[in-house]
Amino acid sequence: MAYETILVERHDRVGLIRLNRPQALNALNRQLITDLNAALDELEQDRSIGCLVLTGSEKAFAAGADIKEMQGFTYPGTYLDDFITSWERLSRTRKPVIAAVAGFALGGGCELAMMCDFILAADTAKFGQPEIKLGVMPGSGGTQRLTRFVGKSKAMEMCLTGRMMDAVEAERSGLVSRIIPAAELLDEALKVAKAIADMSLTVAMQTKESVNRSYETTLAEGIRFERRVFQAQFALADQKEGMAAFIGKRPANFER
Ligand SMILES: CC(C)(O)CC(=O)SCCNC(=O)CCNC(=O)[C@H](O)C(C)(C)COP(=O)(O)OP(=O)(O)OC[C@H]1O[C@@H](n2cnc3c(N)ncnc32)[C@H](O)[C@@H]1OP(=O)(O)O
Repeated sequence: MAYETILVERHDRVGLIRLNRPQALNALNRQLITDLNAALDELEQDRSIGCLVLTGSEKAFAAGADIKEMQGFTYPGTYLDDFITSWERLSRTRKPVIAAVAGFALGGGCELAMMCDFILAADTAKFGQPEIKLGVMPGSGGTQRLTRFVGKSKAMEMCLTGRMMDAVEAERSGLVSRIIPAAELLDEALKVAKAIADMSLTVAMQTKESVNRSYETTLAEGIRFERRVFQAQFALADQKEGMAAFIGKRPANFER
């Protein structure tokens, strides 16, 4: 399917979504979020896809919500339309999603990257929540997710001053999993995504669900959840295949 503001490609069981509003540094307007959500629905329904990659351009992953579109919004309109809720679709994606971030990931751009399962950052990446400079605060999870990633002190400083963090600081703080030279970012993200897509899709999705539980529940509840899912995995053909493949010294061929 063709979209107005994003490009969707399929690479050997990996779904690649590129944000594509270069004239506005991939600023996130209604059309882009509508397109992104439709692409996520499309790729989630496609059983041949085992992992997604979300990326932007060399200069910007996304420079945040479209300020030109938002400027005229009112309080009743924002409250009644609740436009920001539609942004959360990405965080409900059940298949694993990698953010491949080069250049600016600011405001809603940083928030989208944090909704992914992990972030691979180019050495050019810059992260920030500069909303306060516009007279508002982060509205799509920035105050909550950034705090969980980097801790209260750094999140508070970034949200209160709007300062940007470079890739080295982002890696040191736990916001990104790895830094990759910009020219290699997409190839590396697709390689990692393919490795995930080659695993059992059921187990990868359950693993994602279980890791995410750790953010939402107590340790004891989370461990109970993990144990129940782990036990249930012995009912999967993929468990039989994965362990037989190890013992037979051959690659596993998981169900698709
Ligand atoms: C989601 C919420 C609820 O949390 C809210 C938000 O996300 S609010 C938005 C937060 N983001 C920002 O405040 C970043 C705004 N952009 C910038 O500060 C700068 O553009 C920059 C530092 C990212 C890059 O600067 P520079 O290289 O000098 O490029 P520019 O000339 O500024 O930009 C090029 C072009 O893109 C347009 N642009 C950039 N960001 C946005 C945006 N967020 N919304 C709309 N348009 C944006 C910019 O206006 C330029 O366009 P033209 O003026 O040339 O037409």
